[in-house]
Amino acid sequence: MTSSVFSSLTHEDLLALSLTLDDSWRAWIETNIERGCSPASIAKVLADNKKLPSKYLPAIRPNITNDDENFVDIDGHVVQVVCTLKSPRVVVFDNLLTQAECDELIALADGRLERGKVVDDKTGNSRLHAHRSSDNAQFTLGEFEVIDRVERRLATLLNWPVENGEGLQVLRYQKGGEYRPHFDYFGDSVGGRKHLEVGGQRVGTCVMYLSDVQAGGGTSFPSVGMEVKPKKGGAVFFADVDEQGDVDKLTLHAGVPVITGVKFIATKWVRERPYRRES
Ligand SMILES: O=C(O)CCC(=O)C(=O)O
Ligand SMILES: [Fe+2]
Repeated sequence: MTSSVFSSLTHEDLLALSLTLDDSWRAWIETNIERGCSPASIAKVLADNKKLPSKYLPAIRPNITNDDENFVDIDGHVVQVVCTLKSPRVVVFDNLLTQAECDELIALADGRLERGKVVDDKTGNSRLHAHRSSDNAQFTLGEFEVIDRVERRLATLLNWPVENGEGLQVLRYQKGGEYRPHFDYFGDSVGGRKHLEVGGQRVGTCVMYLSDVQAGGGTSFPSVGMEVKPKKGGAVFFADVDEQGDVDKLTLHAGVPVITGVKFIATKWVRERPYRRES
């Protein structure tokens, strides 16, 4: 891991960039270079003030590009940004999926649903887990047209390549069903390391709600006291790593027990690098 996310930038890069900025920022850059400030520290201030073009921003984690935009138009499909949190990085969306897309995904999962498994820390294999009482259906990348469409939309929304995604997982929680607090990133265990070999760390998670749930069934973030309520077509995205690319412990999260109704979600996990599922 590099010491700074901007450590590849040079003073020359910053001088070239300064020519594209207004007088006060140009003067500020020149003064700080003369004072001997590191390019990384100058770049950090520029990035914080949105003066650093995206080509200089390192791609460490998926994220929406612009926090000022409340609507993101992706090829005519308008996704609404409902709520954002900086740390941990969480973004709540509405209308990420159409009602028809939700229904289609549920229909595709029907018949493939089996009791949820989690990754065993000791062996790296999947096993049944009492802490995850959901039924799961696993899909491969682009397996169906609707999945391909949703995966491309997510890639555009989160600025992260389709190929870095794991196959979509659809989960069904019945009354009382839950997923107890956990992290999605892989830890430094035998099982975790085995998973890191293919595609690297999980850097982002997007939980898309395919159904409304009358009571319970939210996605909670206990470390920050936040709970996202399921809404059909809506979604919650969070970055499993922080701005430096380190795993973010604040992303502890849970699927809280369903009280009334049935909760369907589609989860997309994305990796640092292209992901190829072991056959
Ligand atoms: O059910 C939820 O709301 C959360 C699901 C989740 O954490 C996961 O699929 O990794
Ligand atoms: Fe999770």
